[in-house]
This record gives sequence, structure tokens and C-alpha cells, in this order.
Amino acid sequence: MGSVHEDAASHGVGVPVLEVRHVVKTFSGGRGVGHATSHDAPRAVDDVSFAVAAGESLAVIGESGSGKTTVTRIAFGLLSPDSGDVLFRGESVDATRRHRGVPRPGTLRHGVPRRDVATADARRELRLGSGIVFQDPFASLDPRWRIRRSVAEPLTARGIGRTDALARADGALRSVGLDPTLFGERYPQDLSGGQAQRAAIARALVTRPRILLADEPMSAIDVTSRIQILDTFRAIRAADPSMAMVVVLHDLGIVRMIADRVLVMHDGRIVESGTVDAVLTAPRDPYTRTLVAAATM
Ligand SMILES: Nc1ncnc2c1ncn2[C@@H]1O[C@H](COP(=O)(O)OP(=O)(O)OP(=O)(O)O)[C@@H](O)[C@H]1O
Repeated sequence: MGSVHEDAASHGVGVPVLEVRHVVKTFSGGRGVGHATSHDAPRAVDDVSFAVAAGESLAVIGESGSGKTTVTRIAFGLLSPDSGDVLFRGESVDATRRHRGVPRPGTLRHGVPRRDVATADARRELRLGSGIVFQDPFASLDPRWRIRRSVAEPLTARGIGRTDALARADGALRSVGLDPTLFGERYPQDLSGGQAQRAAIARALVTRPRILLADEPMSAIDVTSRIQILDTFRAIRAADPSMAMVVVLHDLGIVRMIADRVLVMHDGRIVESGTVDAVLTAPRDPYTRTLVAAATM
């Protein structure tokens, strides 16, 4: 494979956990009706490539509407790209579209191109091997369920027995600083925003994912609880140094505290990427300079 993105190559060892290659996404109401309306809409994501290595924490920053949520949703299999590919642990997740109509000799198995079988497997692996934390913690916690049950649910959904799953849920709650005897039996509405976000993180971690996505995990949380969320992210990285993280953020101070590397997006493209130190202390791109200057005002 000669086309591994330079970020992955420069970062070093082995196959990246997650790799995004030349991803393009346009949102358009007019697609599929025979008009060329999709050409009129700007690309929400425009030829974006990046890779995340095991143990690495990558921050994605950029102004509102720059494409951060769209590209990370594509990377984590929540949305399909128009073109490009996503690889989870070296296996293509989005190859079906790219290779459709170009069956290579010997790729048929029971009438299904083998590529499609591999892609379906890779999609499943991505789903099982990733954890996702959203901006609003209450969106990922069922209001009818006690916290312990919500945290255990990704395990019971994978066929793990209830007793085992609840014991592991208690462990996950402890790992985010929530005492399971105090919080496990509560309902989400009886938690503060910060506590609920930590419970949502516990739910994302309970399956021991290889990679965690957090999309603006602190923006719906009051300022005092943000410190606890920040500490939680640091603690979970320390507890599992091989887990990779992708965090969409807008606060550059937080980027410094929890990320190793940063991607800066602008109008659907990556305008700059590198180590947090390099990008935030000596930004090369004019747009990044504006962001950094605004943050230090
Ligand atoms: N479902 C959708 N339908 C139409 N347009 C969309 C949809 N989702 C996103 N967009 C558009 O795509 C572009 C990128 O949006 P995206 O949410 O990825 O940006 P963002 O950088 O995450 O912004 P924010 O920081 O405000 O969350 C924006 O112009 C947005 O309006």
C-alpha cells in the first residue's frame, strides 16, 4: 500500500487504527432526481485524508460549519461518504461504492464480490471496536433506564450475560469517577450534566473500544464540570494507553490538555495538521493563526 497518508507514515508504527482517505461529502436535496443540483451545493467535506494511530489522541478543530462533525461521523461509520474510503485497522469500510461494477477476477464468493464481504466485516468491526460520546449526554442515556443498565447495555447487546455486564458497567462507572453504588441506580434526569456526560463516557468505554470519538463533549456542560470531564479523559487514556481518541473541540486550551495531534478544518478541508505544540505555537496557515490569535485574546 503506497498511499498511506503522511500523518500515519510520519507517526510510525504499523497500521493505523483508523484511516480516512480522500473523503468527499456533499449534502444536497436534489440528488437522485437527474439534475446536477449536487454540483451547486458546497462540499461539506472536500477530499479529507488523515490517520489515527493506536494510543494517539487527535483533536479536530475549526469554525462552525467547517465539516468537523460530518467528517468524524463518516470516519466512525455513522454516515457514508460520496467518495473516498475509511479503513478500520487496515480493512476498508467504504470500499463497496468505490469498487462497485469493477469485480476483479476471483473475487466472487457465493455470487457476492469478496470485497463486499470484507467491507461488511470491516463495518461490523468498526461498530464493535469504537465508542462514541456525543455533545448532549442525555441523548445517549435512555431516560427510562437506570444508569447502570444504560452503561451495561452495549455489553448485553453483544450477548454478554447480565451479571457480568452489570459488574463491568460498575467498573466503567468507577473509571470515570462515578461511584456505582451512588449513581448506578439513578435515572439520567437525577444527574447533573457533568455526571451524565461521565456516565455516557462510561457507556462508550464499557466494551473497551480500540478508538473513541467524542464530538464537542464539553460544550453542553457547565464550566465547573468541564474540569471533571477533562480529568476523566486524561484518566481513561492513562488506564488504556493503546486506545486511540478523536475529539472534536473548539476550545484550544482543552486541545492542549488532551490531544497529541491536531487537524484544523476550514470550508470542508484540512488546512493544517501536526503536533499540538507545532500547530498551536507556530501555526503556518493564516486561518489557524486567526484561530490561535482569537483564543489568546
Ligand atoms: N444533514 C445535513 N444536511 C444538509 N447540510 C448539512 C447536514 N449536515 C451538515 N450540513 C452542512 O455541512 C457543513 C458542515 O457541517 P458540520 O456539522 O460537519 O460542521 P461542524 O464543523 O461540525 O460545525 P459545528 O462546529 O457547528 O458543529 C455545514 O455547511 C452544514 O450546514
